[in-house]
Amino acid sequence: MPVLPDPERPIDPALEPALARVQDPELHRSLLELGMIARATIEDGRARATVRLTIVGCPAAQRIERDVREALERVVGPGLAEVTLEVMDDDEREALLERVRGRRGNPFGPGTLTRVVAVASGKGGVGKSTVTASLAAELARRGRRVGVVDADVYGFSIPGQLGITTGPTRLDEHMMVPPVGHGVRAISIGMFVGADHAVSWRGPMLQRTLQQFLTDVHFGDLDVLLLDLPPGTGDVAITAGQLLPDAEVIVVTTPQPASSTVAVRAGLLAGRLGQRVIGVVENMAWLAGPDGARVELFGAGGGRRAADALSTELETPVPLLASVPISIPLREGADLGSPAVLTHPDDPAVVALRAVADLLDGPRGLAGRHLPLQVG
Ligand SMILES: Nc1ncnc2c1ncn2[C@@H]1O[C@H](COP(=O)(O)OP(=O)(O)OP(=O)(O)O)[C@@H](O)[C@H]1O
Repeated sequence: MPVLPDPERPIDPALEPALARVQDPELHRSLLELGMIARATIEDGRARATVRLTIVGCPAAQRIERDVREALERVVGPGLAEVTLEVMDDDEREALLERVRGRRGNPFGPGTLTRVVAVASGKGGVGKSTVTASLAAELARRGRRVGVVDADVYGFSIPGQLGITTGPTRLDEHMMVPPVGHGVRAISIGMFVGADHAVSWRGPMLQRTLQQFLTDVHFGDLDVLLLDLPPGTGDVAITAGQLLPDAEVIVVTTPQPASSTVAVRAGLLAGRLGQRVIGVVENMAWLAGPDGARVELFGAGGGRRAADALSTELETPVPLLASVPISIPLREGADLGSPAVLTHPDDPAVVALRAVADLLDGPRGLAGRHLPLQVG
């Protein structure tokens, strides 16, 4: 005799653990938690589930259908699961948005459990975005949940470097879900103005945009959030310091004095805003000649000089984390949207960047955190 689903418990408890692991690929939350599984039953050894999607023509429909079917099959066996897709009515959709909005506000502010790392430089073109995209792709490759906020308004290149060609998906007039490239959830001003449009926004607008990126973009739970700052010590860096006081900062420079001197200024600003400068990355440190000898195209010593100056000024050790050589695979990967950390594991530049990723891969220390301590 067929077993009718209990209206109070339309999800068979035997299927619940498997279904709990299926996530919405855009919202990064369990379908169960989001209320998207309307029912899931086992009758005569066959599993049947009804999934309610948020919108008609949901781009993730096929994937959701497959993921749910595979989850059910793990319980009842291959070929014994059936998934029906339906679309939510307005009330259900509103309820889902409420659940997602439940975590509104800036989830990366004081006390955040996400490791927030801002990548700064004194001047443009030193490879700050390349370092950010490489670290993000490497950490995602290791299975970390990684987000990137591309706040480099004048030189946004994160989407291109991560091979992202689409914009965010809008959930309602406020909330949006970031697109994903190589496992990295990324949002960029470039997604709103188009690659050919120059951005000539003034301070307050930039400030609002960064704030919105942090509050209105649903990243889901993240292990690491990387922030690609514009070069220099402008409004965005100051806003980032205010909105992300727990952020750690990596300063990128080339070996040239012209780059390292201004890099120090960017690091000092971060320090003054209460962020912790965790180290310097020297990029384009040398070019390997045909005989393997190092050609120091941009001179030498900028990374060490910046690290030493920051250590002195901030009165805390700021190490030189890595010297990254000039690398054709790194440059090509950035141009093609296929980061070299994923394709050229033995490239010396990739090896150097992996060492920086090691440092970010793990629970952040409490040092430098703004702890809600009360004295007295
Ligand atoms: N180690 C490297 N070897 C070869 N090319 C590199 C290296 N690092 C960066 N590049 C290339 O240099 C150019 C500038 O890099 P990138 O856009 O990352 O700099 P940036 O500091 O973020 O600049 P901006 O702030 O102006 O956007 C890019 O074309 C990038 O591919």
